Amino acid sequence: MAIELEGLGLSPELADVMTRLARVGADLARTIARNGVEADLAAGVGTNAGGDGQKALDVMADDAFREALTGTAVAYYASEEQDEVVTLGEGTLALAIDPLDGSSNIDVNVSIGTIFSIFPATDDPNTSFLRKGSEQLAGGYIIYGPQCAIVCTFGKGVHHWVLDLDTRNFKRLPDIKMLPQDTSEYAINASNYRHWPSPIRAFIDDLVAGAEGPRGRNFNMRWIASLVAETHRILMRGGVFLYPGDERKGYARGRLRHVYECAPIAFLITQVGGGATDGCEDILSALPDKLHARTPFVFGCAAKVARVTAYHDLPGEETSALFNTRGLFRS
Ligand SMILES: O=P(O)(O)OC[C@H]1O[C@](O)(COP(=O)(O)O)[C@@H](O)[C@@H]1O
Ligand SMILES: [Mg+2]
Ligand SMILES: [Mg+2]
Repeated sequence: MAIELEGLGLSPELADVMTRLARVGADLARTIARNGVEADLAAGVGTNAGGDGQKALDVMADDAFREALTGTAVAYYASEEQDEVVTLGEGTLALAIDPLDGSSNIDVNVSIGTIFSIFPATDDPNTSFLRKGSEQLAGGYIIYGPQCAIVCTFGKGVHHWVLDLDTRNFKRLPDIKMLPQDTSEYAINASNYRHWPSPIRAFIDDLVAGAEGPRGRNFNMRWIASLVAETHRILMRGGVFLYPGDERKGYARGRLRHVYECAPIAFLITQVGGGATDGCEDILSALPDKLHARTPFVFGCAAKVARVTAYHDLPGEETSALFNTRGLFRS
């Protein structure tokens, strides 16, 4: 046993896949904890399909998951680190993965993770993944932080396990509760402010204006630059996350990948009453046009996500106005 799955009603195939993900996760947690002892896991080793630089740990994690899933029910393996879908065998499942999320944090000892999404396989490798996120069988992540934990949904709530380092077993904790509705934290990489579209700027301006602004209260900001870590915080205590499209070259659709980053996170968040959009439209209803497609991403507390959408519906003169002349959204 590597992870406690009793009572979840998983098919033997899915339970086997979860067990293998958990085993690799436990191995990676140990490898990460030993970074620098034998090897530098943040060393640059190449460039992936999306043009991002690959670190040693990106490649190591991809190899470990792909090997562990070969010969299982996973027929198709789609990874951030592989140009094309890899056919592993003849199984009934298709698994998309960001083997190592938050790579820029490997060398600074900050939480990083793995994100995974499981669909029923179709008879074509690509169409197995180019579909609505609402068709996922499972979506989740492994977080390598002060604790290593797995958080996953199979469509009936969000389950949570923590790695017991003594037994190397993921012990199941109580399911994650509904997201708190009224929290004051937001997460965005504010260094890109000047590149954002005006609705995002207006939304953030009104948060930054705090008690003196139209919202009439103070907010707090976090940016870890690890999507998994931001998701874990939001699941634990609420808030909202934004990675919008912006005007930098190559960032028209933001930075995050639809299939193996945003869709599984959206599946988790909506299971606890939260919202997940591209700023306007639901992520789980959207169809990615290619495996490595990017999408703007806004998720968290449903009311806050809806408010971001509402800013997109405002007339341009409202979102371009200074907050103290903007008439709407005073609370
Ligand atoms: O450095 P930026 O632009 O703030 O981007 C941070 C985002 O990029 C990511 O690191 C992208 O994921 P990878 O590390 O898997 O490429 C997210 O985890 C994070 O939310
Ligand atoms: Mg990532
Ligand atoms: Mg990655």
